[in-house]
Order: sequence, then C-alpha cells, then structure tokens
Amino acid sequence: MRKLNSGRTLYYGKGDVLTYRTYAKPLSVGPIAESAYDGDVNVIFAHNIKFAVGAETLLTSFTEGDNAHVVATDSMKNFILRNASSYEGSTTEGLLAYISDRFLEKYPHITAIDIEATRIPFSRVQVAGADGFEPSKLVYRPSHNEKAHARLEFERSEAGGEARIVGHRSGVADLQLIKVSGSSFFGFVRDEYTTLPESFDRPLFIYLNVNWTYGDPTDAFGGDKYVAAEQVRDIAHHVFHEFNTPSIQYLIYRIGLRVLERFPQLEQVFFESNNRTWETIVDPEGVGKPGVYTEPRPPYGFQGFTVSRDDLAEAGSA
Ligand SMILES: O=c1[nH]c(=O)c2[nH]c(=O)[nH]c2[nH]1
Repeated sequence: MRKLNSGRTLYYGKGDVLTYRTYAKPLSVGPIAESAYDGDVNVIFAHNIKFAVGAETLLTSFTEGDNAHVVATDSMKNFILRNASSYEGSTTEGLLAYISDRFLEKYPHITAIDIEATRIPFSRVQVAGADGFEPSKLVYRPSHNEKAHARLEFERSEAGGEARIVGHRSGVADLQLIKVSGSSFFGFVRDEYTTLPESFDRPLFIYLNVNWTYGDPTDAFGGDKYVAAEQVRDIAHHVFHEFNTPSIQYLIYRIGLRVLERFPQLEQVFFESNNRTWETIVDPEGVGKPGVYTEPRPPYGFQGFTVSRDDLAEAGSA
C-alpha cells in the first residue's frame, strides 16, 4: 500500500481469503511459438486473495478507537466472496479490478485499495473416453507447481471520486526448474575467498518468480492483449532448454528479452531467482553419464533483474 496524501502509511485488510469460484468464463489466448497453452476452461477459478484499504478518514480508528468508518475485515471477506459470483470475466487481474471497483462504489470514504491474489491451480484428471484418454470435465486435482499472481493498487483523490490504477503487476511465482546438462559457471573472480570450483557442465536448479507490467494496465483485465502466466512459464521453459547458459544472471536476461519480444503490450519484466543447484556427490564422467547429487546446503544465492523494452531494442532480437 502506498502512502496516503498526508504522507502517512495507514491500511488494514484481510489476507488468505480463499475464493473458490466455479464456472467462470473460459479464457482463450492467441498462440506463441514457445507454448501449447491456449487458455483455461476456468471451471475452477480459485484464488487466495489479500485485500487492504486506506483512507485519511480512518485515522481516528487508529488514534481514538473510533470505528465509525471501519468496514470490518470480516465484512471485506464476505464482500470478496459474494462479489466473486457476479464476475463475468476470465482473468485474475479482471477479478481483482472488479472487486475493487465494486468496493469503491459501495464505500465512498475508502480512497485506496491494494489487492493481490495467487491463483490456486487445479488440473483436470485424465479419464478413458470413447476416443482414448481425455480430460474429465468434472474431476480436478490441485497442482503444486507454479502459480499465477497479480496485484493491483487503486487510488482516488477524494471520497466517492474516480479511482485510478497507481500500481499493477502480473506474474508467475514459484517456478522450479532443473536442467541436467548444458549450464556452466566459470570465469568468476578468483581470490583468497574462492573455494567454488569452476563448472563447465552443472545440473542447474533454479527457483523463479517472474513479474510483468503492461504499457496499458487495463490490458491485464482480459481481451486480445492478455498475457497468461502459463505462456510466460512456457517461454521460461523454452529459453532454459534452448540456451547453454553461463549463469542464472544471463538466463533470466534471455527469458526477459523473449517475453518482451513475444508480447509488445508489456512494458517490462522483473525476475527474482534462486540458485538451488544440487550438491555433487559423485561427479559424472562426462555429459549424459550417471552422477549422484543431493540437496544443496544453505545458504542459497539469488538474483533480481528488470528487463525493459530498451534492453530489447539494444539486443535487436531475442
Ligand atoms: O549462476 C550463478 N550465478 C552466480 O552469481 C553464482 N555464484 C555462485 O556461487 N554460483 C553461481 N551461479
């Protein structure tokens, strides 16, 4: 939540609002070279939502215990759950914008909203059909892989006024990928503190959060320019597969360039990565030969990096 006009930080809200909406409008997205994903039936459109509000008029609730303007966080939870039923769109960002719009309409004294959600992914199980195995239309199972994430911030300058979007980002969180061969790490600073040997072919295990912003934030709500987290995930898969990478730093830069090349409607891509590379116990005798590894010991390395449209213009192409 941003500071209020007075310069004060003031907000309150509800977290872990688990919202299992069924039969939302199906999502359909255009194809890209790196992904077979073409949309979601959205039969289970489930989210973990975090919702916070701010307003100068709430100051006395903190300083004087005056609850006259306080919408109970329990009511916020009810508001989110009940209004999720009338959302007619098919995206996480659209749902968050819809809930925020309705809340601002209902409670004119609220001047700021910070809302975020992580999609709770479910996939369809395979069942035998007339023409072989097919996805069930009725039975789903939770998926414990990466998840889509979105956050929107709204503000208005006066009670009951028009709100504007003052912050937005979409993303995919907790992507975990291991590439067994085709990654190296050498040529780094060697001095009296260096114990890490150079590696010319390491099994690289990464954790990745990818976030992106649109040139026009309303493109995130749905429509032709919507970018699905699954497509960005698949670009990450593809680029990792494609490039022999000298470091995680270089890998995330290449993924960022490709995402911006595929989606001109995006303004920038931001990465947070972790190095979770396995510890080697038995070195393989060559590429494709058996090796034995175990979980790495703490601590772990991490990187943060923004890739912008200027980077893509400079690189020429991804
Ligand atoms: O991809 C990497 N980048 C680093 O900066 C680094 N540092 C390290 O110890 N291992 C790695 N791997």
